Amino acid sequence: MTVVEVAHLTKRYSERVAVDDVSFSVERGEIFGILGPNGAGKTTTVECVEGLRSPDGGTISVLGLDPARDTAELRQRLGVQLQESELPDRIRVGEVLHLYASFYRSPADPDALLDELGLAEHRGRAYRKLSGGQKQRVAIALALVGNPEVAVLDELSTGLDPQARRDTWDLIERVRDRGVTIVLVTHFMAEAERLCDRIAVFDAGRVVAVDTPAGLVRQVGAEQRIRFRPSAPVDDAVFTALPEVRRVERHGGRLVVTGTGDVLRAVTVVLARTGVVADELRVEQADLDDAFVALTGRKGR
Ligand SMILES: Nc1ncnc2c1ncn2[C@@H]1O[C@H](COP(=O)(O)OP(=O)(O)OP(=O)(O)O)[C@@H](O)[C@H]1O
Repeated sequence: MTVVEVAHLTKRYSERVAVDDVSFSVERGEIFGILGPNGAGKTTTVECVEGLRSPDGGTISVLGLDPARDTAELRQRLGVQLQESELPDRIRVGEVLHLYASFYRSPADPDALLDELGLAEHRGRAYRKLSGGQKQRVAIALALVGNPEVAVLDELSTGLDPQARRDTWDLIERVRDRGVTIVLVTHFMAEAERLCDRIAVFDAGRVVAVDTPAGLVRQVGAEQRIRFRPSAPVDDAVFTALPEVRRVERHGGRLVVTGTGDVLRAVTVVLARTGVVADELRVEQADLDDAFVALTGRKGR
């Protein structure tokens, strides 16, 4: 079931076209990534989805609602990650959760949510005294306190250290496992690859591809390199005859077979058939980073 449908969205800031004919849909229960470099139009797009900006063209439907018209109803059902600056300085963690819970028709239990997000021990602490990772968890808690069906999280892990980032990722997976559909805006490849079921790759205001992380890698035909030391002499032709293989190189006693698609499987099958064992086998897998560079011509982060 589709919960967010964006069709031909266009948004301009005076003469600048920030979002140019963007279309994608988000299915219930998935983590949907919006990935792209700075200025690609990601935030503008999700602000239109949240009803914070009105589109200049195209249509948006969120849970069957029009964000520009049904804003009050949407507030109740769509969770939005707030920017830090929007919280009063001295407010305590428990207070802010209870305050925000009071804005909703059927909120989550704030204390249970604090427990679940590992914030229970910080309930009485002033928000501004929390670490970056703890503040991020509060922001996620606030996005969830209304018991939303869909949550939009923008730049989830910016500024977090690697451990806090991984903790946040675990947390997002638990939220998804509770049945919340998540739209995740990010420019971190590793985050998108780890978390997202599907990704819309944005570049210069346009969607250049929508697919699973593995599908994006396949779409660009990104290459994989398989390195190994054959246990017995083997001809290059054994590999070059495979449709998946693009080239074969030799470095001393090692072979490097480069190819696309399921090249690893093709090579291992042919090795098994010839009775050769691949010692010291290493596979350099193309990843989302390679796909991103191929799709946008830019280096990812
Ligand atoms: N309020 C605004 N007024 C004018 N131009 C804007 C405004 N907000 C964004 N822009 C411009 O619109 C384009 C898209 O910006 P947007 O913030 O949507 O991109 P983004 O992909 O979210 O980037 P980032 O990752 O840097 O947040 C950029 O060129 C940006 O400079």
